[in-house]
Amino acid sequence: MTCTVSASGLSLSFGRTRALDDVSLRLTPGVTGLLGPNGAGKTTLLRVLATAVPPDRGAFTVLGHDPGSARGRQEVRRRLGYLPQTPGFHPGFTAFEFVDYVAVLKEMTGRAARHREVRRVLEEVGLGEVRGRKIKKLSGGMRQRVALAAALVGDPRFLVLDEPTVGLDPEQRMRFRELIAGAGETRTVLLSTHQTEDVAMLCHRVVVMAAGAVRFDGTPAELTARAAGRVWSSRTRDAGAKAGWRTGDGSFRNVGDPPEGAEPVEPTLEDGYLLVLDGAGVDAEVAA
Ligand SMILES: Nc1ncnc2c1ncn2[C@@H]1O[C@H](COP(=O)(O)OP(=O)(O)OP(=O)(O)O)[C@@H](O)[C@H]1O
Repeated sequence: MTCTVSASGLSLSFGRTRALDDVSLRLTPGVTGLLGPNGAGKTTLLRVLATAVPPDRGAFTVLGHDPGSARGRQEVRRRLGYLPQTPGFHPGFTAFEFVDYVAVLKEMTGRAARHREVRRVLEEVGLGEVRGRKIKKLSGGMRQRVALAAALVGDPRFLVLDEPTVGLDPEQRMRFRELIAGAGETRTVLLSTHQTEDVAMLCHRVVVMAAGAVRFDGTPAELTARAAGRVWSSRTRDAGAKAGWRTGDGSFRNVGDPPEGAEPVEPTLEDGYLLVLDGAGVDAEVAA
C-alpha cells in the first residue's frame, strides 16, 4: 500500500528529557492509533510530524516531501491537517470565522472558493447550522468539531489528531469516532489517544510509545493477542498479577503471568497494551 509518511530515527530532547528517542515509523492510508502513558512522547511526535518543531536527529517525508527544507516544509503543510491538543481558538470568532482564518493560513486565497470549502467542512462535521455562532457559546464537543473542521479544510491527505476525544461525553465521542473513521477512508490519519476503545473501534493499526520510544507497532488484533492466556479472574487479588482490579461482580480481573489452574478470561486490547507497557519498564497500573 502507498506509504504516506515515512520517518526514520526521529529524536528530540528538551534539556535532559528525551521526548523522542530514535522513532521510526511508516504510515499508510487509514487510521493509526498512537497510545502511551502521560509523557510518552506522543504529542512531541505529532508536533514533529506536523512540522511545528524540527527533530534534533532523524528525518521524515510526507507524500515524498521532506520538511528539512523551507520549500519541502511548505509542501508538507499544504498536505497536512493538524488538530493540536489545545486548539488556539479566538473565543470571539464564530465557527465560520475561525475555520476561514485557518483556510487563509493554508494559502486558500480565492475568497468565494475558500468560503465554499469552509461551509463544506463545517457541514461535514455537522456544524452547518451553527456556523455563525461564537465559539465561546458552543459546547466542548462542538468546539472539538470546529477544530476538526479546521484540520479538514483544504482536504489534506495527512491528518494529525492529538487526543480529539478527550473530555467528550460518550455520545459525542461516538459521533467523533464516526467522523474520524470517515476521514480515514480516504486519508492517512494519526490519532493520539488515551482511549483504548478508540483504537479497538477505529484503527487499522496501533503504535504504542513509552519513554520516547516505539514499544509496539502492529494491528489492534496483534496487540490484543499479546494478552492471550495472560488474563484471568480470581476471587481475591492475585499477588502474581502485573495489574489487577476488582470488577463489578466482585471478582478480580488479573493481567500478567497466571498461576496454575487459573480461570482464563478473553483478553482486550487494553490488556495487551498494559502488558506491552509492563515490558517497557512502565508501571502498568499507573499507566492505565
Ligand atoms: N516544550 C517542552 N519543553 C520541555 N519539555 C517538554 C516539552 N514538550 C514536551 N516535554 C517533555 O517531553 C516528554 C514527552 O512529552 P509529550 O507531551 O510528548 O508526551 P505525551 O505522550 O503527549 O503525554 P500526554 O499523554 O500527557 O499528553 C515529557 O517528559 C514532557 O514533559
